[in-house]
Amino acid sequence: MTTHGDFLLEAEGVHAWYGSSHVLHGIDLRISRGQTVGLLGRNGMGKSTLIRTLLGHVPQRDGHITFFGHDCSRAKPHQVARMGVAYVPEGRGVFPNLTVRENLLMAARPGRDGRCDWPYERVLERFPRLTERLTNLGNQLSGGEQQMLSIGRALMTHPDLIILDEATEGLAPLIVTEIWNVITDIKESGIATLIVDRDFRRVLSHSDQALVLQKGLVELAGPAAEVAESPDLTRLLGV
Ligand SMILES: Nc1ncnc2c1ncn2[C@@H]1O[C@H](COP(=O)(O)OP(=O)(O)OP(=O)(O)O)[C@@H](O)[C@H]1O
Repeated sequence: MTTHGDFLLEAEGVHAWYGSSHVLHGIDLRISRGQTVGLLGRNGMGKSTLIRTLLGHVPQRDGHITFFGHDCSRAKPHQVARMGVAYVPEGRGVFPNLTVRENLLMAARPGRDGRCDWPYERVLERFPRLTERLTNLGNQLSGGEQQMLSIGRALMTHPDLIILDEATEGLAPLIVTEIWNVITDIKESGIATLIVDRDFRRVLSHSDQALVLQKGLVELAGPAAEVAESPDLTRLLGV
């Protein structure tokens, strides 16, 4: 596989299985530095599996995956994380028995090139609600606060790429809007994002590139504005 220096992530011919169930059938995906990529598709089409495969969480996989030109096709999740990839999982992944402060501080580490542009103070400034809740435990937070904390934790690892899987799921409209504002800020600070969200219009309006999965294959891909205009989009999303 040829690697091009400007790509942060290159995935080519990615397959994944759960036992005998073949879920991804050869997916290609490239993400450049600072780019926002939207990943769309109906329920069960393989979005979370693709993310989990890229992150090294699905052991039965095949294909080529590189981060910054380093082969991560067989990498373990902690090795992928060290490449500068942060994951905000569906269900949020905050530590329920640690305080907000502890959750944030234990995530903190400088970026791959020593970058430290999202220190604790800046994260608290961006999420004032967390500042008010610093001594509360993770499990005492509302869903929206947990989501902010999860994104705050991701920022404190100074990643080059943040992967957000259903970050707005089940949250009130005002909080959802706030999360999208945060996503805009993340993009403006030069961090690439891969976003899965049910609100395909918002995904497309926030993304540079988009791809739509259908049964573990990429059925539609390109600049988000073109994907948004595609006559196939509503059929593929079942809307
Ligand atoms: N841990 C697992 N074990 C077995 N099969 C799984 C597992 N996780 C997902 N699947 C199956 O893999 C297929 C793809 O699921 P996946 O969760 O990747 O889809 P998705 O596009 O993210 O959909 P959703 O929005 O519902 O999460 C589905 O048929 C699902 O039932």
